[in-house]
Amino acid sequence: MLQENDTEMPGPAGVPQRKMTYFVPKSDNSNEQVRVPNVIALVGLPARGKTYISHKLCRYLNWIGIKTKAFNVGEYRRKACNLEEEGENEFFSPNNARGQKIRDEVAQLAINDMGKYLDNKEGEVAILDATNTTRDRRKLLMEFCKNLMHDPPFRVFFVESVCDDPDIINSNITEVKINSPDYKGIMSQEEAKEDFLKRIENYRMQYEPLDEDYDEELSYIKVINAGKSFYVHNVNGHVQSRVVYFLMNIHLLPRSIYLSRHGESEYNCIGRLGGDSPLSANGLLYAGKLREYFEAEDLDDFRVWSSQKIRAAQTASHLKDLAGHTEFWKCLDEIDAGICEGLTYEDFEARYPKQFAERDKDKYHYRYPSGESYEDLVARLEPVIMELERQSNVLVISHQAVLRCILAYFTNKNRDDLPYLKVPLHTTIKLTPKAYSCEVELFPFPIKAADTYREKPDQK
Ligand SMILES: COc1ccc(-n2cc(-c3ccccc3)c3c(=O)[nH]cnc32)cc1
Ligand SMILES: O=P(O)(O)OC[C@H]1O[C@](O)(CO)[C@@H](O)[C@@H]1O
Repeated sequence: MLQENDTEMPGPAGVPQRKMTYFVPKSDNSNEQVRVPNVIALVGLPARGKTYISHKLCRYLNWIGIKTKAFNVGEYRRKACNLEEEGENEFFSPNNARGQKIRDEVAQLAINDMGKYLDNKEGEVAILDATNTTRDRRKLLMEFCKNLMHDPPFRVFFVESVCDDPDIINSNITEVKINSPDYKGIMSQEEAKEDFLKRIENYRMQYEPLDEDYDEELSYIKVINAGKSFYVHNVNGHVQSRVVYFLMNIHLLPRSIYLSRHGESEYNCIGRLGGDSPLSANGLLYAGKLREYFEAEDLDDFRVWSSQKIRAAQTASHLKDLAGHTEFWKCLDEIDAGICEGLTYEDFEARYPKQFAERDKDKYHYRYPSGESYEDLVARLEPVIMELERQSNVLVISHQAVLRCILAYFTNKNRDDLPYLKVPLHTTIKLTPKAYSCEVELFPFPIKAADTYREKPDQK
């Protein structure tokens, strides 16, 4: 077994060098390459967006193919005790020995479950969604992760969210805290907000932020005021660098992302796959109506991204003076069907019955000969996802398979469901990110269009 083992590159004194990754033979000399399991541990007071970060990171890492699971200590605590009986915010007081004992126990339960998840190789990354606000708690976590009972021991990266912006904290409390299971049906929203503010003060009394001297040996990022600034220290390995990159590209500003396929094309009308055919008459009608829809949306900041296929570019051209500017991305082009380009599904099945059957068995991983798989699409779409995270209002004009991948990212769909998501022609999909989820609205336009959807055949 080979093990990833970062080693310090020699370089000029005082200038940290990019850590190189070497695979060194494992004890049993098997040649299987294993990634070191990673723990991403959140740090921060309540209402600092720790669960927000945990959800988004988990969704992003799973989508790019790094199996990840989040462990939320609050959920373990809710299973272990009834906060109403424990006195609500009093439960979190540093002077409450009973509360402290229960909180330590449930944290250990979550850490143990996280350890099993990684030791059993169920995934590569575990996210510990907890306050982790004291040096003792972080030390306990580090000792657990570095313990040689794990083979290999876990790499730990702390993500601390520091925030003193009252508007952000208030939006967090009103959006997610006062309706949390801790308060549902127990007290009014006003009382819940008051209680939660006391809970924050209880934590603040014991809070020891990550310190660049005391925590010199740790790997961590401090996210300040929801990404207004960052302090990054000791980034170690591939996963940690992807996490840092992602956190530096996301934002909280309200906006919507719109997805639409091109208008119906000549190939759609005859059921042919791929190609580069122009819009049909109905497809042109849709492009005009799409323009009217966005005139009515009246967005002050609005961009259009299109694939470089003729049918998409024709659709985008109807919005050109409406949008700030239109960008044409090759990586938004439809899945390359390789030897099946230009065929109908019937032709495909008749000419290549084995390939056709293969595709239905595992549509996500199936790669067309001389073509692509959905997995290939996800890899080529990662830069689009990252740029969508950075942007404000964007309309993406693309294709059935590509938009399935993008939709799956924002709605956290797994790779079995992704290739069968419904993205019909002449339908605009509006995505509006919320705290821990994404609102999806479908706007089908009353213009006739071919149905290009192929059902998942019942697996015999
Ligand atoms: C750039 O990475 C981010 C890190 C954290 C955030 N965030 C998200 C929330 C948040 C706000 C409302 C509802 C849910 C989470 C929040 C916060 O209440 N306090 C500090 N930060 C926060 C955003 C981007
Ligand atoms: O993965 P599926 O379901 O075959 O859908 C992808 C197909 O959809 C289309 O965009 C329209 O039929 C084809 O060009 C493409 O090959």
